[in-house]
Amino acid sequence: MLEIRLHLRYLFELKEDDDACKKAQQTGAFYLFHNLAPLLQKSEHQYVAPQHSLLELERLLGKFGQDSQILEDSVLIGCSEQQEAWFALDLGLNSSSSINASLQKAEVETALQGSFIKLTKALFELNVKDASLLSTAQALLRWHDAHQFCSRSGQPTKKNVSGSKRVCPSNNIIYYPQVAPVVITLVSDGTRCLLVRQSSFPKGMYSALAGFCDIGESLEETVRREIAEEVGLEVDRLHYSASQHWPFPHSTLMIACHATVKPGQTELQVNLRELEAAAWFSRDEVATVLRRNHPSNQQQSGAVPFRLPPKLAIAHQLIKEWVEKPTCSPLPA
Ligand SMILES: NC(=O)c1ccc[n+]([C@@H]2O[C@H](COP(=O)([O-])OP(=O)(O)OC[C@H]3O[C@@H](n4cnc5c(N)ncnc54)[C@H](O)[C@@H]3O)[C@@H](O)[C@H]2O)c1
Ligand SMILES: [Mg+2]
Repeated sequence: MLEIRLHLRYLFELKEDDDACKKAQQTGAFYLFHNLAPLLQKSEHQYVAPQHSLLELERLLGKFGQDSQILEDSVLIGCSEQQEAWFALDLGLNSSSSINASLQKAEVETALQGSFIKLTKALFELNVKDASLLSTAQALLRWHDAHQFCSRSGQPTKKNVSGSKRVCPSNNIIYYPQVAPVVITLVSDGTRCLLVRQSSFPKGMYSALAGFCDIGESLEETVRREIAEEVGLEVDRLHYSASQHWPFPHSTLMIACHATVKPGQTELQVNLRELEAAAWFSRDEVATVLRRNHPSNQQQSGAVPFRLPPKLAIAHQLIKEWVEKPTCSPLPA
């Protein structure tokens, strides 16, 4: 317990103190990206994210005739319980501190014996720790790339060493990385749950209902509005389940809830501008698909009526929770 507290304190110090963070880079580990795609190596059926030391990076940059100024673009993404700091660096983006410093993708891939692969493609083939670190890293790198100028003065902003903020030197406005809150709700009428699909989903996949919070809304208001907007139902009861950082389409905080509607009020009015389809599914139907979703059962014969989101997605956890704990008592909304 004490160790956990210590490493979180250490992380806080690195975010705030530029000198401490620079020192941590000397012994830290770096994850590399190229235009927001992480460097990965294939190992059996999984992708692995290799780590590199500062020395290895300096050698790599030297090999390609680059100075080490690009290292100033690296961002702190976490640290181990043993206080080894982890950083991410994008070798393909041209930030203000590294004009013309971007490296050729194919040459770096050969030198590092890996490939830069889009996170949308690789996320579900990573272990939980790498998936979480790379999602954080991509979100932070993307935010820095998109916030290089002050929106008030138009002047270049300067990142601190850890990348926890950017400051405009001309007016001292501080910019912090943005997260967009999204609620994701599994609606139930007591015996069935509501699953929906958007045309952008992979073929056959159904998920829980999601929507961005509007400015000024509480989570409860967002849940009520999204459910009314997308399927025309009125929420009776609602309770919080869990949350997850989600990197697509950019940095969102998914806040997962269970909601119930009254048994007599289940007629769907599907908003076809938002959704391609929405339907009620029984617990048995969902349980069967969940079992089939498991990689070890995918060879099983028999048609699967629909698919559910992968295990890593909070939508999957929410659906699994509903199947396994049907009678958890909801709180009034
Ligand atoms: N991790 C999971 O299990 C899981 C499951 C489902 C959805 N999601 C994520 O939830 C998010 C929202 O779902 P949705 O598409 O149904 O939302 P939604 O119903 O709010 O519809 C999306 C629309 O909202 C608007 N919008 C408002 N604020 C926005 C903002 N800050 N950023 C982008 N668009 C904004 C845009 O017009 C956009 O087209 C998506 O990013 C999706 O990737 C995650
Ligand atoms: Mg939606």
